[in-house]
Amino acid sequence: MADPHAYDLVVIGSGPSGRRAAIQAAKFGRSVLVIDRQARVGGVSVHSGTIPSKTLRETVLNLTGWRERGFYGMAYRVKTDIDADDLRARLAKTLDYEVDVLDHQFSRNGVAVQRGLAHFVDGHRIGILTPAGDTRTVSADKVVIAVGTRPHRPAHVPFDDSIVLDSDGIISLDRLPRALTVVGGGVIGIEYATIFSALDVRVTLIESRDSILDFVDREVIAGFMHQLRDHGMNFRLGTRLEAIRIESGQPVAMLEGGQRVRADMLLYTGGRAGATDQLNLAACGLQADTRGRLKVDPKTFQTAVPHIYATGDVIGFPSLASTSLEQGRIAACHAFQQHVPPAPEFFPYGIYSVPEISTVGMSEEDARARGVPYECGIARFRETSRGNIMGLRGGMLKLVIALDTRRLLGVHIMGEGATELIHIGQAVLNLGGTLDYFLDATFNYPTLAEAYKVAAFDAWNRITPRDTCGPSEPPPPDPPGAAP
Ligand SMILES: Cc1cc2nc3c(=O)[nH]c(=O)nc-3n(C[C@H](O)[C@H](O)[C@H](O)COP(=O)(O)OP(=O)(O)OC[C@H]3O[C@@H](n4cnc5c(N)ncnc54)[C@H](O)[C@@H]3O)c2cc1C
Ligand SMILES: NC(=O)c1ccc[n+]([C@@H]2O[C@H](COP(=O)([O-])OP(=O)(O)OC[C@H]3O[C@@H](n4cnc5c(N)ncnc54)[C@H](O)[C@@H]3O)[C@@H](O)[C@H]2O)c1
Repeated sequence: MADPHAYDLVVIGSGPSGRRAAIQAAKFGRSVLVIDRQARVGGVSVHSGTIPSKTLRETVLNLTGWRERGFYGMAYRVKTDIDADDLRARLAKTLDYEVDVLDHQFSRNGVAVQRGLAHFVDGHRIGILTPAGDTRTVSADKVVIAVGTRPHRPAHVPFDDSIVLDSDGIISLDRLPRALTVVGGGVIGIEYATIFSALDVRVTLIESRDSILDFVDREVIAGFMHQLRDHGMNFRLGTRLEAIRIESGQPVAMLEGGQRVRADMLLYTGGRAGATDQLNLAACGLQADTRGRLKVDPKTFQTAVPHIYATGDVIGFPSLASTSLEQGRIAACHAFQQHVPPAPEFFPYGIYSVPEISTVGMSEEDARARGVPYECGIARFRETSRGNIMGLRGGMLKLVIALDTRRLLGVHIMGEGATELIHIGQAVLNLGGTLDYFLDATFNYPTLAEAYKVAAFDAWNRITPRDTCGPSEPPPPDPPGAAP
């Protein structure tokens, strides 16, 4: 009789990359076991990362009436006195539903799930310490390590999950602060800082670099920071957090140079580390780097041990749920000798701050650094009828275009709907499209997507000599009553 503990694939971790690898392998008819130490499947993505933070954001935007303030003024609120219970109520419902969908996906695809902490016994055997305290061992032909990351908790930060928290703690707050210090201007820090600022919490953001979100076009970031400052957010850039003191029950951030920042709560988002420390990697011949991450072949996601793959945040950049899903699929396809087309060259980044930002392809700075002759076109959302109807005052879309070929090089959007709108640019970019696509295409009207056309005309006007007749000069409309 076949060994009931032997699987074609064992996946450690049920986050986006593990889940996708497991289901893809099951679709190939393989026997698959997913192991996760958490009580419920879904990983960091569902329980402490992507989904909770986006749910909190949506709740805050709805309850504060943020999207309507362009018309009704900054004092407008859908609900006065928003408290932590208001935020938590929607969170629990959303997460339950996500877990339910995943459980169903696993069961209908025949993927077995075992709760417990996994560790390698050798290259093909994995021990599982179950919540009951037993250890069982399973064996696998192939293994996917999809264990993700956890917040980096430096020793000098006195975390107490009450007034000094990391991004795991912030989602289960039992009260809202009046003032919040956020340490770290990466994506997590910026998202939470702006979400709390939208709640009218007084936020100070501390970042050791001179700027935030370095991978985003600088003009977009300048507009973004202007909006945040205008709403009262305070930035302390180019300065490191050295220590945190608790004074009268409040965290005081001590910065290099002697500055002090006092608040009711402090959120530390100074990076994350791979969750590989309990895997006993030495038993399978692997070693993680100093931040717990594993090295892989970027095309196949194989580690140095060819039948062991690693996917998702544990391999580092770009550390997105979106890219993790694809990595899991590619690893499963490679492991079971199925063809995988190469990944498209460009993938988008969505930053769910308030306002949101999304970007794909080259920024203006990238084009300049690579010596590519380029021109830009910019549209403000308020220039579109839809933006006007929605009462949008901020928001912009920027195209970066190659001067010699008119090829689209990059799209950068800040404002309402940015993370959805970016996919138009992504498609044109990956299909090798040019400025002319936007000039010639007909867009629904009124939409924010029209901003692509406005930005394209702006670029065309800059590129084209003044005496050329072209798309910036549409024919005059027919007079009323003219014959068709
Ligand atoms: C606050 C926050 C917001 C984010 N927002 C976004 C966003 O908006 N968009 C986006 O694309 N990405 C976002 N991300 C990133 C996204 O969550 C990650 O890229 C994604 O979750 C990584 O997936 P993964 O497959 O590596 O697994 P993870 O989701 O990291 O899950 C790993 C799982 O492995 C389990 N595990 C670990 N060790 C073991 C072990 N030894 N045995 C058994 N199980 C183990 C863990 O319990 C966990 O369930 C966000 C992240 C954070 C923290
Ligand atoms: N919308 C999204 O796609 C999304 C959202 C959240 C997180 N994520 C992913 O999660 C990952 C982790 O994000 P993160 O923001 O925790 O990490 P990060 O490494 O991107 O940013 C950490 C920031 O903290 C700063 N910092 C560290 N120590 C400091 C100190 N002592 N004083 C002042 N500043 C300090 C660093 O300079 C850095 O800018 C990212 O790679 C990101 O891709 C993605």
